[in-house]
Amino acid sequence: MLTEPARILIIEPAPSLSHAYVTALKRDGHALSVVDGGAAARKALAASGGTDLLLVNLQLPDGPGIDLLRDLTQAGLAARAIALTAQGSVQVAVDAMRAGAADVLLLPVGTDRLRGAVSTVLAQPVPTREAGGKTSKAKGAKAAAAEPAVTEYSFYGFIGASPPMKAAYRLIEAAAPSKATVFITGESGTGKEVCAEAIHRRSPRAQGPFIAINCAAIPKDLMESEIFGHVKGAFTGASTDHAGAALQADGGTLFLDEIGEMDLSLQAKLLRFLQTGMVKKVGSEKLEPVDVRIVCATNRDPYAEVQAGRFREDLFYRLQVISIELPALRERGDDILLIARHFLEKYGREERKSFKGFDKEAEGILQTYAWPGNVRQLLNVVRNVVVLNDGDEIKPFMLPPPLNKPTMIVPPILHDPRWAAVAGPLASQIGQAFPALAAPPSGPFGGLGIPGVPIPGIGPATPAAPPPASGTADGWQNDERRIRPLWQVEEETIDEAIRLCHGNITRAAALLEINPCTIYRRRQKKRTG
Ligand SMILES: Nc1ncnc2c1ncn2[C@@H]1O[C@H](COP(=O)(O)OP(=O)(O)OP(=O)(O)O)[C@@H](O)[C@H]1O
Repeated sequence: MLTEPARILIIEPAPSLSHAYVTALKRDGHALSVVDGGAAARKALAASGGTDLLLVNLQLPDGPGIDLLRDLTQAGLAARAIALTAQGSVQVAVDAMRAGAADVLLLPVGTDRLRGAVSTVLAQPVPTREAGGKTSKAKGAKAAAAEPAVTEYSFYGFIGASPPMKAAYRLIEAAAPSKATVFITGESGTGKEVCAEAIHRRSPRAQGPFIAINCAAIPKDLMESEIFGHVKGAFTGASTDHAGAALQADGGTLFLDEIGEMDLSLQAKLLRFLQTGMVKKVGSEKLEPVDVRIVCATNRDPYAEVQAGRFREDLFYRLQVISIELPALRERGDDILLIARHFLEKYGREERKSFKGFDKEAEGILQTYAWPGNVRQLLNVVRNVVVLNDGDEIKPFMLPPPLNKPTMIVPPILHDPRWAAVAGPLASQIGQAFPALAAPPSGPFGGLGIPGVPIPGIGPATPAAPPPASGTADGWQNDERRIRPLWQVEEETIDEAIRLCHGNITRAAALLEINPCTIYRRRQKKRTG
C-alpha cells in the first residue's frame, strides 16, 4: 500500500458508503474530507486550496459526476481522480476516463479493491493540466501515449467498439492494476501484442519498461540467454555480460509472445523464475531478484499443446491466472470498417493521397471477407490500395486479390474475348488499374507475377490449357474447374514460398507477410493430419 499519506476528497451522497471509504482509507494514514455533492465539492476545493485525489460517485444529487470531473479538469485542477459507479458499462468507464478519471471502480467496491486502486492511482504522476482540459503526459511516457488512450472507438492502441472487443477492453481494465500473469490467445494478427501493451499502459507499471520477446523468432539455443541474460564467456560468442529481457523489464512488463514455441527445458526454467521472482543468467550461479509482470501470448490452442505434451501443464496454469481471448476480425462486425477507415486516413496522409473513403461495394467486400490474417491482413490490404491507387473513393477493383472476386477469376481469362463480352467494362477497368494482370500469360511474369507461384483463389500460374472453343458451355465449366479450395491454394503458396526461399521459413513468412508460427502450425497440422 501507499507509503505517503495523501489528501483525499470523497464526493459521495450516501453516508453509509462515505463512512465505509473513510474507515478503509484511514488505515493508510490519508487526510480525508467528505462532501455529498458537486456544489459542496467545488466549495471544499476552493476553500482548501487543493487535494491529491478525488473519489467521485458519478451519480450525484446535484448533477452528473462526469460533468463535475470534466469541469474540474478543464479548470486545471492538479489532482488525480477515481470515479465510482453502479453502472458497469464500458461507455460509462470510457466517458469517465475522458473526463479525467485515472480509474473507474464498479460499485459495490470492496475495501481491498478501493485501497488498492487509491494506492495505484496515487503512485501515478499528478496530471499537469492546463486550463482548457489539455493533459500533458508524464515524462517518460511512451510516444504512443501522445494519442488519447481511450476514445469512443479506440482503447490503448486498439481500434474497435464491437461487443467482443468491448468485453476484451473490460478484461484488460480489470487485469491491468494487478501483477497477475495474463495469457492472451487469438488467431495470428488479432492484436495480441497490442493487448499486452494495453495492459502495460493501463497498469501502475506504465512508466516502467515494456519488453517484448518473440519466442518464435529466436533460435532455441539463444532463447534462454535472451530472456535471462548471460555472463561474459558463458558460451562461444558471449563476449560481454548481457542483461536479458527479464532484467531489462524490471519494474515493468515482460511480454513473451508465441510462448508455445519455447522448448520444454526452458519452460521449466521459466516456471522456476515465476515461482521465485529470481533470475539466473546463463553461465552464472547468482540469483538476482526482478520485479516484472509477465504477459504471454500464443496463437496455438494452449489446451491442445498441454494435451500433446508440448507445453508443461504446471507452467500453463501458472501463466494463465487471467486469460484474454481476442476475437477473430471476422467476428467483430463494424470494427472492420472502423479499422479500414482509420488506416485509410493514416496511410493516405503518409502517402499524400486524397482518398475520402470506401464505396459501398468495396465496404461490402471488406465486411464479408473472412480475414484469415485478421487485422494485420486488413492493414496490408489498405496500405496496398493506398500505395497503388489514387482518387477519392476506394472501389472494388482497387482491392488486391483475393478480395476482389472478379480479380480472382479474371487474370487467366482477361485476355479471352469471351470475358470482354460478359464483363467488358469491369475487365477493362481492372486492366487499366493493373496492366500486369491484363498481360497475356507469357514472358517472365506470365501476366501475373512470379512464375510458378500460384495466385490465391485460382489455379497454379503454370501456363493455362488452351481455351476451349469460344462461347461453348464447356469453356465456362473448364474455367470453373480451375477454382480450387482456398486452403489448398494457401498451402501451395506457402510451400512454394518456402521453396523459393530455399527452406528459410522466417524469410518466407516475412515475404508472405504472415507470422512464421502460422507456417509451423500448418505444417504440424499437416503432419498430424
Ligand atoms: N484492433 C486493432 N486496431 C488497430 N490496429 C490493430 C488492431 N489489432 C491489431 N492491430 C495491428 O495489427 C498488427 C498485428 O497485430 P499484433 O502483432 O498485435 O497481432 P498478434 O495477434 O500478436 O499476431 P501474431 O500472433 O501473428 O504475432 C499490428 O500492426 C497491430 O498494431
